[in-house]
Amino acid sequence: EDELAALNANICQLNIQRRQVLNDFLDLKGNIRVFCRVRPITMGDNCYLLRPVVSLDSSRLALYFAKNKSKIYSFDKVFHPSSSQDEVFEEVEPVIKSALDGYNACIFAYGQTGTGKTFTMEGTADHPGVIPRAMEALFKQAADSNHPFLFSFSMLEIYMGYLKDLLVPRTTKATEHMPPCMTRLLMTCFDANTRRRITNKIWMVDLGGSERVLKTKAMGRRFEEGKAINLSLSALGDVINALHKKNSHIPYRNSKLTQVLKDSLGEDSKTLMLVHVSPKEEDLCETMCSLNFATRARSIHLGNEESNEAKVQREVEMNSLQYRMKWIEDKRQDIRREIQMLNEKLEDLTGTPPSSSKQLEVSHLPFELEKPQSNIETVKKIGNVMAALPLKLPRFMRPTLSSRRKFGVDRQTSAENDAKAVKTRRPKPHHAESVSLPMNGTAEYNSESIISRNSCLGLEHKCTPDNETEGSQEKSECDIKTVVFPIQDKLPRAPNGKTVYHSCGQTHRNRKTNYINSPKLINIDDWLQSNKYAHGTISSTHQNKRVLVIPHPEKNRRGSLRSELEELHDDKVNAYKLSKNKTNHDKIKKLAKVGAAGTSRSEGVAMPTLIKKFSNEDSRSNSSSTTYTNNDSCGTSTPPANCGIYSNDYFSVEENVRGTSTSPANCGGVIKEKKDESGVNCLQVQLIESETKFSELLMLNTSWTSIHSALDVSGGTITAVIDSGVSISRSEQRPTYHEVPNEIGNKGEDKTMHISLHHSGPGKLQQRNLHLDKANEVDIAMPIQSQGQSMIAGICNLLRQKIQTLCNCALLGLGFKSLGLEHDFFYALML
Ligand SMILES: Nc1ncnc2c1ncn2[C@@H]1O[C@H](COP(=O)(O)OP(=O)(O)OP(=O)(O)O)[C@@H](O)[C@H]1O
Repeated sequence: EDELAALNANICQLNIQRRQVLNDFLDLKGNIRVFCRVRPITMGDNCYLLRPVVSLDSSRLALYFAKNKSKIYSFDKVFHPSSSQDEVFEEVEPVIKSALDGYNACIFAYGQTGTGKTFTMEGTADHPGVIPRAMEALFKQAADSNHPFLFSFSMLEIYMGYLKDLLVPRTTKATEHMPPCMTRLLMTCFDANTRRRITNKIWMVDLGGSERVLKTKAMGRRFEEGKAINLSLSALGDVINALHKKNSHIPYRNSKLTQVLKDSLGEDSKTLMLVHVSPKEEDLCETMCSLNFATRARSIHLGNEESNEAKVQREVEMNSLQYRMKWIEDKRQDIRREIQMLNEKLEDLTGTPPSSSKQLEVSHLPFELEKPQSNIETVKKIGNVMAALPLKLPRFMRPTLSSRRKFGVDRQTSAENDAKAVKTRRPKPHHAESVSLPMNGTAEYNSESIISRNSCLGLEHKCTPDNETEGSQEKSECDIKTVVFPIQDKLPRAPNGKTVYHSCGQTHRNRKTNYINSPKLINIDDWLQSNKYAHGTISSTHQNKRVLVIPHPEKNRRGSLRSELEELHDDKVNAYKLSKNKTNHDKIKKLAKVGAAGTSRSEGVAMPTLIKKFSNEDSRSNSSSTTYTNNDSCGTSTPPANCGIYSNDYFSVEENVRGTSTSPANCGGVIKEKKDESGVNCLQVQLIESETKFSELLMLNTSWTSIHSALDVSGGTITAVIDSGVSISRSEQRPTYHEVPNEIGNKGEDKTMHISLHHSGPGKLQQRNLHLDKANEVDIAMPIQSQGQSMIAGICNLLRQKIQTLCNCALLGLGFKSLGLEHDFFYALML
């Protein structure tokens, strides 16, 4: 798993590098690049005529006008007639891929009618063009990433200055000129962690026949159509020109085409123009016009013609970048293979398929620049994506257009809350392998494309230029739906082998179903029990979290502390059960009286209440006690015959902090017989107290000859007084062994032990006196039991209060509702 994580981190780094290199490469190539493609001679063409258009090499094209008259055009790339679709796409691909790296891209096909624009952009079944290949490449790249994507697809046509949605079926009139056809691929990538949504788009535009209107001798409507197309092209040229000159005003609004392409034509966009020319002599004038237009666009990018030296230098750099890109690509492939192998290995070892997160590769997106995502986070993220979609939010809670633009994030308020709510019903991510676009007027169609119809205004909609441009485009961004979540989990396949697609609605429904089908109802008793067990002793003793454990000095303190805690917890549970059977109030009182009657020799023993099994004593009374410090090892003497009273005895503690109020802390503890490492019986005292300032560890040897006190106190002194005024003390952190006189040990038959612990810390003096009374053994267990009960009672009480509050809120809401307020109002109120 570590190796997997390292490989993923590697891939993340490589992706960052790849993006950087690609960007540098495109910068060198220029943000506006112009390619030229010459259509091959077809059967219908007069091939006996002299061909006026000849591609000289990969970047130059010669145009022959007449005998000895020619003109040479230079472009970034010239595709000669025999160039394949593969070759074309190879050059286009970097621009397409830059869209997944956070750039908008725009690919124009320009040229006279019949020169092969549609062939290049769409292609045929046998020779797919740029659009299908681009989609395939993008889907593949998205599937390789660990970010979910939403792909939206739309096709528009600009007819006589109006936008027309080509995905909306309508009766179309035959037109002389093919108007610009614009295909938009919109990619939204979600990063649920940062709640960021990055959207990039690629416009692939078939600009339509650019032939001169005069040549077609068109009249009336046809003339207008041709004119509109040429105006669009002219406006496009103006925009590119203004962008190049960095004018303060860019004339986007001069045509619908430039208005629509506004955010894909600019500094952070990659623009590619594919100019198409015919090889026929009769089209010479048109060819020249097209080439001149393309040259104009290219000259904008290049500015002054660069020197040969600069050109060579640029090409060298580009080659090196290309080499580097190839290296990165190969390396990525290698790492992905390694990841695959490791996953298989892991599967073999664990017997379970590795989680999808481990198979995922870090994507190519700019998110990585900020923070490479961990695999676990990735899985969470995928689940959060659907939550991030503003599916059912009231309108007023959705992020506004300006806020989305300004921050590039969804608003943190309502959307986040909604996301949190949906998180618990995380949907299974879906994978779609291609785009399903319903093309008829069915209900499904309406759900998928309704906004497309609203936003992309056809001729039927008499709309103003304002509302049919930016706003409508933004609107359509949200709502044209073609969903591809390129996650590892594939969609189920139908028996016929076809992928089963889910519409967004279905996904949402599925999500709901999942939620309903997996209720997480917890029995409150179970919860209380599990909570009690989960937190062990500490939680079951309420907030009394101090634990005093007295380990052997050579023992590993941490390990033993944990095991002691577990044992203590078990003991307490047993005690709780035991006392549940035994206890009644009268008996407790009786036993308490017995204890008071004389089993204790210490004044603090005769306590009327259970909680006073250990009494306070004035710390000053102990201040004169003898202090023993001896580094003798424990357990050297024989234990007294009767020391079984200390086995699993329970007691409670009162604590007195000098100078503060002396309200007893409702604490518990346990004394147990244990064997130390040398096999000697030891007495272990564990205290659970409310104080958390320091913990004390004390082990009493059952021989009563020595006491080891390993005190985890920073500074200060702790003095333990056992029985009749014999005290031991320990200061600093070094374990010290205290010898206790034998006569104390001889009192082993006594049923009372009295231990006083005094802690004089840097700031204050604390005293703690412990009394153990064997006679009241059962009673001594009670405080622990009552604590447990009181905790449960407390939690129940808290729950009851919460439920009451909820009921009150509901009643209040119903009251408001009867006033006729809107649903949205309550939503906001709840928030
Ligand atoms: N490079 C090419 N290789 C093979 N056939 C081509 C090529 N370019 C174009 N063609 C063929 O030429 C014909 C006209 O091409 P296409 O329809 O793509 O032109 P167009 O510029 O899109 O025309 P219009 O502007 O009218 O849409 C088609 O039959 C197409 O198959």
